[in-house]
Amino acid sequence: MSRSHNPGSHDDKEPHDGAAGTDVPFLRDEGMTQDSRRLINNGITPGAAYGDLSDWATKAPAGEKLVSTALADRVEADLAPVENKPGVPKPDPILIADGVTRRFGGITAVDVGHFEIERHAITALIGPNGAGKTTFFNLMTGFDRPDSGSWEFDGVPLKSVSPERVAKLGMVRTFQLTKVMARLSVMDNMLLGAPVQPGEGMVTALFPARWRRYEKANRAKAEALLKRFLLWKKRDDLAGSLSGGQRKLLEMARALMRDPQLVMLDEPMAGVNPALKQSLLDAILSLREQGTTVLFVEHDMAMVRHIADWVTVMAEGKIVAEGQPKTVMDDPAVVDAYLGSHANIDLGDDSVLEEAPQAPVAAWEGK
Ligand SMILES: Nc1ncnc2c1ncn2[C@@H]1O[C@H](COP(=O)(O)OP(=O)(O)OP(=O)(O)O)[C@@H](O)[C@H]1O
Repeated sequence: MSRSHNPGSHDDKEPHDGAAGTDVPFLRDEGMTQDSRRLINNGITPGAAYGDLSDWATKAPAGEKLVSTALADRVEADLAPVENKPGVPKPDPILIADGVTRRFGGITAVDVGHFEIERHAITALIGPNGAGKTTFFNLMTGFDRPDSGSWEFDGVPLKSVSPERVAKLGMVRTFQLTKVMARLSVMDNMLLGAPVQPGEGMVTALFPARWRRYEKANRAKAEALLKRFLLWKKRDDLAGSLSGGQRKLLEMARALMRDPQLVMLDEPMAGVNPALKQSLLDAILSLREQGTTVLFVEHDMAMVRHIADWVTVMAEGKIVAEGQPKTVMDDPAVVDAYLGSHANIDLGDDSVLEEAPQAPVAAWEGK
C-alpha cells in the first residue's frame, strides 16, 4: 500500500530566502557508516537531505505531497510478515536489547527480555505511567546503567558506553523535560549540538580555513533545521524565552545536528501547540524518508496511530505487546489493560489533528 502525507497548516511558516546552505555538504563525524552505505545503494543521500527540509516546507504547492513515502512503503512491506508478539525478531534490526534489567530499590523499572528496533522504521513505545519507558531510553543511550543485560546498536555493543560516545555512534535522544541551555541563544544551542569540529583541537585550531569550513557547514545545517522546525525567527533569542513546545522543537532540531541514524524522542508532542503539531509530524516523517530510524515514547495516541510503523507496549518494565499499530491498538486485551477508552479514537486524519485540543489525547494523563 502506498502512503502519502499532505502538508498541514504552517501558520508559523517563514519566507524562504534560499539560504539554507544546501550547497554545503553536511558533515558526519564517524566517516561512512553502514547505514550511509545502505542509503547510498538505495539512491538516498544520507544527511544531505536535511538541507532540503526547509525548502519542502515552503516550496511544496498546496495539496502536493510534502514527504515522499519510498522508505515508508519499504518498511511497511518488510514489517508486514513479522509476527505480532513481544520480542519478535525483525528483518533488519538497528538496535537489539537482550535481558536488560534495571531496579530501583524494590522496583524493577525495566525487565526487557528481547527487543529489536527495525531500521528505518518509526517505532512507538507506549505504556502507562511508570512502565519503564524513560528508564529504557536512559539505559540504551548510556545515561543510566543496567543491573544486567546487553544491547547493540548497528552491531556495536553499547554496554558501559558513555552518552557522548553513543551519540557519536549515531544514536541520539531527546528528553521528556527538555535540556536546552536557557541562557544561550537558539542558534548557539544548535551549534552545541553539532559534532566536535576539527578547530576545537589545539593543533587544527592553527588552520582557520579548515575549521571555518566546518563552522559554515554547521551554521548552514542549523539554519535549515531551525527553518524546518519554525524557529528561524527565534535564532537570536535566548532559549529560555521559548515556550515549552518550542523548546521541544529546539531539542529535536539540535539532536538532528549530528545526522543520527537512530533518534529516540521522549514525548515529542507533550506541550507542543496544536498548530505546530502537524509540522512536528511532518518533520518526523521526513526523517524516516532520509533513512533515520525513529523510536518515540508518546502518550498522544493520535500521533502514534498517525505515524508509527510499529507499536511496542511496555508495562511494569516488560515488553507486553508489539506489532502493527492497528493490530496492537485495536487488541481488546491491550486496550483494556494499557490504553483505556481513548485508544479507539481514530485520529489518523490530519484535520482531526489540527483541531486536537491542547492537552494530549491520551489514556494516561496527569504527567
Ligand atoms: N531515578 C529513579 N529512582 C527511583 N525510581 C525510579 C527512578 N527512575 C525511575 N524510577 C521508577 O522506575 C519506574 C519506571 O519509571 P519510568 O520513568 O521509566 O517510567 P515511564 O514509563 O517513562 O513513565 P512516564 O510515562 O510517566 O514517563 C517507576 O516506578 C519510577 O518511579
